[in-house]
Amino acid sequence: MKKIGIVGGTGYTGAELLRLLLAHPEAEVVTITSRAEQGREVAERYPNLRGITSLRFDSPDEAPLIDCDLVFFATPNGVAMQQVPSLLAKGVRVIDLAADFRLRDAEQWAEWYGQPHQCSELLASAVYGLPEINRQSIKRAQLVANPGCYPTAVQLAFLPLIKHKLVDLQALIADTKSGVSGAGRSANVGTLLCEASENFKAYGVTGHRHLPEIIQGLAQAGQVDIKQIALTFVPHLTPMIRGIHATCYSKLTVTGADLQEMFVQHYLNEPFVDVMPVGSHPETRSVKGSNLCRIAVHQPFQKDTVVVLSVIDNLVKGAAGQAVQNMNIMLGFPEQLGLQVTAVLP
Ligand SMILES: NC(=O)C1=CN([C@@H]2O[C@H](COP(=O)(O)OP(=O)(O)OC[C@H]3O[C@@H](n4cnc5c(N)ncnc54)[C@H](OP(=O)(O)O)[C@@H]3O)[C@@H](O)[C@H]2O)C=CC1
Ligand SMILES: CC(=O)N[C@@H](CCC(=O)OP(=O)(O)O)C(=O)O
Repeated sequence: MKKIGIVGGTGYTGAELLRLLLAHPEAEVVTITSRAEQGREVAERYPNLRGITSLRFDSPDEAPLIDCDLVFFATPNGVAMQQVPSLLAKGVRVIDLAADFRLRDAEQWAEWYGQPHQCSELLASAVYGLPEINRQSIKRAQLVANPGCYPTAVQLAFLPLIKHKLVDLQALIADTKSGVSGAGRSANVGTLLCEASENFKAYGVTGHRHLPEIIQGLAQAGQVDIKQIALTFVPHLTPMIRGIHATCYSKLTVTGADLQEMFVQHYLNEPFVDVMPVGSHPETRSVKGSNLCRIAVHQPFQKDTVVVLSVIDNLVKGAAGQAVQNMNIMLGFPEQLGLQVTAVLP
């Protein structure tokens, strides 16, 4: 059994991590933190865990994090970077679900996240935790930056097209929709029932912080400079609790390619990417609670526009599930261990 710590256990991603890890046969959660709820029983906060765990929330300052083999940070941006250097120095491996270590450029990070980076020296060795592109580096990593939810759905949609150099990198569009749990559990007017239900809106059109993250990943996949990628990324808030739907468009630069076969081959050995049959329209509910990304590729009227539909559960493949997938890879467990959860319908 490996000893696991979770910092930020009262948020949606922390709770989802705990749900998955309590069912994991090789991981034992030895500490889970909350400043607001320290001392309180976890099962009191999360009634679905009653009878399954006797853990209580620890204060992040007193939690035995240095006794852990691996610690997850499920905290707001800017928190993990204050504690990660000392944990790494003690040999504790870390997976950060926030964005602290996702961008390689500290100046760019400061610009998008509105605060200076406090340990920019770690950015070069942090591994971006999208297993479908970085599996080998994740195995050896001490510090993994778990991708954002939109970046996961969008990169998995564009990756095969970009790796095979089939599309115009200057004409990428990602039209994305997220459920409200993507905004976290903290009180916020925009996520109140009366504001978010029976409503649908775009936000961040002139620049969302996931834009540089997606561009960085796509540039790596295409082995090009980030300046060669032009992406229009428009997120929307949609009145559901979980789920991301990304509709990704580009212009084909070649004719006659069998896109369906290319996607199938590209993801053939990926346990958590399901390429659906020709003509499919993946639904967010088909991945709810599971670590899957379901993808369908379309070429309407066989013209030069390609449309890729990609769905994930923002809290699972978009956060906690992907983090457990990364943990499995880092600790040498089978990648699907503890993650063979089927989506819940309806
Ligand atoms: N929600 C989603 O779909 C996704 C979220 N993420 C990222 O994952 C991270 C967590 O998200 P989410 O669970 O939604 O966030 P929440 O806002 O729901 O939860 C944040 C958690 O962090 C704790 N926390 C806050 N400040 C501190 C601090 N200074 N020190 C220690 N603990 C702190 C909070 O508990 P307390 O205040 O009691 O200590 C709480 O448990 C964020 O960075 C988010 O951007 C990534 C992908 C998807
Ligand atoms: C619906 C909603 O508000 N979603 C969040 C994205 C959640 C996420 O993945 O954010 P991090 O990059 O911070 O980890 C947003 O747009 O800010």
